[in-house]
Amino acid sequence: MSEESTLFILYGSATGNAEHIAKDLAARPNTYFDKVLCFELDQFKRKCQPTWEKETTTKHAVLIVTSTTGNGDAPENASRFVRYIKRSQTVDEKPFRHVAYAVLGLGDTNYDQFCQCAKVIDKKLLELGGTRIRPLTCADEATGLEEAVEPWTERILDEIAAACRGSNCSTEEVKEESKEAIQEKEVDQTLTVENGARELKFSDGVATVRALIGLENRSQPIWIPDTKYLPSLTASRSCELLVPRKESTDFSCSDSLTTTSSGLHYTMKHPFESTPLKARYLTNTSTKAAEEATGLLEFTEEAEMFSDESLLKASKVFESHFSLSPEDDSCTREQRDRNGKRVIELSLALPDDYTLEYAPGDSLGLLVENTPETVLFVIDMLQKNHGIHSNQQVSIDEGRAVTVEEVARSHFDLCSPVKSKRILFGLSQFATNDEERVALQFLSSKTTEGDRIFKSFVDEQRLNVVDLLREFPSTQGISMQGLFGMLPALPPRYYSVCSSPLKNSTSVTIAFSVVDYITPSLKIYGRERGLRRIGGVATRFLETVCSPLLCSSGKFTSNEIFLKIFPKPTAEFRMPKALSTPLILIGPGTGIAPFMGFLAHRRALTQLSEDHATPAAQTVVEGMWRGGYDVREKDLSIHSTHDLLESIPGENRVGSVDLFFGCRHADHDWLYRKEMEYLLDEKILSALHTAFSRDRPNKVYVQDKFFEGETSERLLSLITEQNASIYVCGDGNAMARDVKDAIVKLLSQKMGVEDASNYLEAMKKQNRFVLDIWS
Ligand SMILES: Cc1cc2nc3c(=O)[nH]c(=O)nc-3n(C[C@H](O)[C@H](O)[C@H](O)COP(=O)(O)O)c2cc1C
Repeated sequence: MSEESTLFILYGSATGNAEHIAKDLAARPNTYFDKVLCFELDQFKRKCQPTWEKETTTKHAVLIVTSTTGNGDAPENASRFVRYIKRSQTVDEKPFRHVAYAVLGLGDTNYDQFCQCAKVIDKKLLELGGTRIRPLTCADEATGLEEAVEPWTERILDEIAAACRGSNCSTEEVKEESKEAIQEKEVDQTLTVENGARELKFSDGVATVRALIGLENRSQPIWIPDTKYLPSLTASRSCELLVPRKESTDFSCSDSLTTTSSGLHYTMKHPFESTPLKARYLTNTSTKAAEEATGLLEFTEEAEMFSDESLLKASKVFESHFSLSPEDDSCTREQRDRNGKRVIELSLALPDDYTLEYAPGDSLGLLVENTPETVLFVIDMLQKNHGIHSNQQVSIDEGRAVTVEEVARSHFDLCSPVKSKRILFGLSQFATNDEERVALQFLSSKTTEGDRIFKSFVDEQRLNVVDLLREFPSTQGISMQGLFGMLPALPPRYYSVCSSPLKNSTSVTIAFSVVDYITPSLKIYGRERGLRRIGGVATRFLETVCSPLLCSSGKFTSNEIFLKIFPKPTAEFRMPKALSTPLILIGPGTGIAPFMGFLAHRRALTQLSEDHATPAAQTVVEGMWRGGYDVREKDLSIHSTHDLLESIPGENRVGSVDLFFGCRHADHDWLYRKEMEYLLDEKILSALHTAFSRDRPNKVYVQDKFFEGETSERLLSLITEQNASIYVCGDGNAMARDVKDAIVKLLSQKMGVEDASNYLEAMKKQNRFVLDIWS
């Protein structure tokens, strides 16, 4: 073995895929080369040539991974190299005459010039005297890069080693040597780890992984997973730093609304900036925390929002008032149960010109931001390690310029628990500490142990990417492209609408549970690493910013804060067109939300039916949908006037409504109790069936109520004789399955079990059995 043998891995990459693959390859264990250098193709002259000029007798090893961009062009960081190899004087020099090489091209067959850059390099290097050790390999993004990349990276190190060593050494022999060398490396690592002082340097993440593996002896190294068990890396989106002087207008696209035949529409890309008008707890929850939080919120004119610092402080107030920790003796289990169950009803302003339409059953989309804590961490990290400032401009996927702060705040998901092992593997590529790199690779490996430890440490403890950066601090030097390129976009949140546009045309109301819980215990060396308090990014934020409304302090007026919203219509979860259709509504917990919208709508329609002959009703029927007089029939994209007319029946033709509602404790989480009782009085609701699961020793759920007293007989008649429609909404597939089984059981009182199942299936097809379930 040559003492100075060096493997050069060069890459040309526009959005990071080739770079990741090259760096991943460089990090693999190899048995032959003493040194592996990995850099951009454009650095070739500076980094390869001086070495090659000194050593003219040895064969130099070069592996090239390059993508193609533009229209068959070389990536920016490979363009100088491509120009150099194309020059006629370079051909005369034959600079690759002592070089063994192989090229891996990344491309996409949707482009005409598939892998053009790799093809040029592969061909030119041969003309320039190089020894091609393997024909060009092209990976196609259209079918999945890994198909070609994985076999190539699996074998190429052995092949290039064999080529440099000479033809007398077979690949098999190299592989054998490989194993020995890996063992040697592991012994080396053992020796370094044996040093007691080193043990103290384990980061929290490494210590946890080691403890969960069961490595009691500090000299035992973490087992290095075979590369075949590791995920492959592909950047999902690019994020390029722009030259500072570029103005955002250079890139900006029009922010105008989308126009359709039925008028203007707000969408995820073009949301409406709404102001919260009213908020209240639907649960029996104290407003003391909201009062205290209100005192802490400070509005900043510049951001048109409360300051990050004040939001952070205010959000902590909720944590201290609503204890969830089982270790907190001041709270009983039942109190914690209630603290963790807070449901808020929030009304938001709609545009004055009626351009945001919705119907009961629809959802409202809300654009959220990452928590101030995670945003500030990432901004600080990029500044410290790369000198990147929060107001510098970047372009995502070559789109319009946005600031680094905006990107960290609202473009990529920093807060969701990490589900993808790709992210752990991505971080491992940036770890400068060996133990951290191996621990992260171990966590990301698709092995039984890797899966087990990932589940208990990352998944159950709900670690997000910022948590991981803290657990494995040597990864904090990660590049901005490296970090953002592997993160998913921040998804909008959707909430069922619980109001009717017929009742109130200027606002829309949603109801949601505040996500707030504690992770399971995880004891490591006697230290509690679990019991982490996790708050929903959107719902905890909404609870905090709406504090002044929750406690009706009056301090907070409209126009002060904006929430970006857009409608998400549903095709299926619609009320039947005819008012005469009886309804059976089953909505435990916040599953009740859309049904409050249905009931408000039904009430408005019933009133219209009573006043049908009056001029006011005529106005409604002729076009007033949201209550405004300036909306014409053509503007009504969701429901036409014709639908509305159909909904208004003649006398005595309003169908019955049976509502099934369930919760844990009647005194705490019976949402909309007063409203339900009022609707019963008004005969909009024909029957109310409630199930409180934790008020009695025996748990009772909504489906149990089907079989109480005369209910089963009533339901059977409604379903099989009066053509009733059944709607189920709520949290959890188990609930939906149990309700479905109970309906089949109910129907089988009248027909065989098989016929009952078929009957329900037929109802589903006719849109008479409709589900809206989330988990
Ligand atoms: C703007 C753009 C232009 C591209 N042009 C080509 C092309 O001409 N030929 C090709 O084979 N692939 C083309 N691709 C596909 C890329 O080569 C492929 O996505 C590759 O995985 C990117 O690797 P990188 O992240 O290392 O740049 C193009 C991709 C983009 C985004």
